[in-house]
Amino acid sequence: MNDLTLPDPGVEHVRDALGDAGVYKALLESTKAIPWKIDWASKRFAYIGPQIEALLGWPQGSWQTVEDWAARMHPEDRDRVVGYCVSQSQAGVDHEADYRAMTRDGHYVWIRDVVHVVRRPDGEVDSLVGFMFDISERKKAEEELLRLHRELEQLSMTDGLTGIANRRMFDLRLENEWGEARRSGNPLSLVILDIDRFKQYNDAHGHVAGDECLKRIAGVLRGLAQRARDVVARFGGEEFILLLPDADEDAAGRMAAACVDAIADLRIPHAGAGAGIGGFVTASLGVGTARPGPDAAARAFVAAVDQVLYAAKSGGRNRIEMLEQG
Ligand SMILES: Nc1nc2c(ncn2[C@@H]2O[C@H](COP(=O)(O)OP(=O)(O)OP(=O)(O)O)[C@@H](O)[C@H]2O)c(=O)[nH]1
Repeated sequence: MNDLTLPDPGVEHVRDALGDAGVYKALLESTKAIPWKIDWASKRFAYIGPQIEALLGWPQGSWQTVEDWAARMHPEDRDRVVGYCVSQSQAGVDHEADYRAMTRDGHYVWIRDVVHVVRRPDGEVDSLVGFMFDISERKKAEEELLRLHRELEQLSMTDGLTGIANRRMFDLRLENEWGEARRSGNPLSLVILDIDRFKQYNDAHGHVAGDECLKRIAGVLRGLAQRARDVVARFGGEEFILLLPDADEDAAGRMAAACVDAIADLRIPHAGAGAGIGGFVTASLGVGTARPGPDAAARAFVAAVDQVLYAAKSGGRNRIEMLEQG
């Protein structure tokens, strides 16, 4: 048997029940989605569900033409949405668009308009029919998700204890500035700073005081490196790094000296063994300036400045060592 069409008793049953157009109308007007129809030739609303008034405040009868629809759209969305919907409709393509519709009292509601293009038998567009959905709640959830995402991104770039940039952020910014220095030929400097005898500080004052000391030092360093592209990062436990774009040897040396002075001004007592002069917290610093050529690697430069810091430590601490130019 070739004819696989089966009789469907259910269809007749449904037609009987909904035979009256009024039933369809009642159904359409009881949904949360708002139905509408626009006559394409005149660009006038042939119909819009009365629910529109509850949602936006504009009475059903005030929706006369597509101009009313466009005028009640957020100005930032208007050109994009109207342009898109007109071009899709002209091409006879079903489509949907999200936009902010203005309420009668001047607020905005996020709407998703889902549009079906009805064509005549000759293929010409006859009308548009669609539903408007209130998607404010969904948009609010999306925006909240975006905010959380940004916050997470921020957290993943920040040192949890001190609030300054972390190593990851430093690495990204260094890569960026290294490329910039290579292009521009401008110098780029680093200051690496390591607190002296910090193990003994913790031993003498406790870990909580140690944390507080790190926070205070991070605070003064951040206050010193103020130019827009400067980066102050926590490089390791008690090690900080300053990335100073467009700073030559003199500028970097002055910055390092300012760091030493600012830490001395904090006058944080250090009761541990081997503490610096006067029994206050001090630091050792390595400073370097690079003018990167085409083959120079940022990583090697950081390692070289770290070596200079090591020399400052082995030279007695509480001092600044500068990288030799070569
Ligand atoms: N309180 C506190 N201590 C930390 C933190 N991170 C690292 N440290 C401590 O910093 C100390 C670093 O010790 P070392 O690397 O031996 O260096 P140092 O004692 O500062 O000695 P020098 O650098 O040679 O002067 C260790 O005792 C770590 O426990 C932190 O977040 N909080």
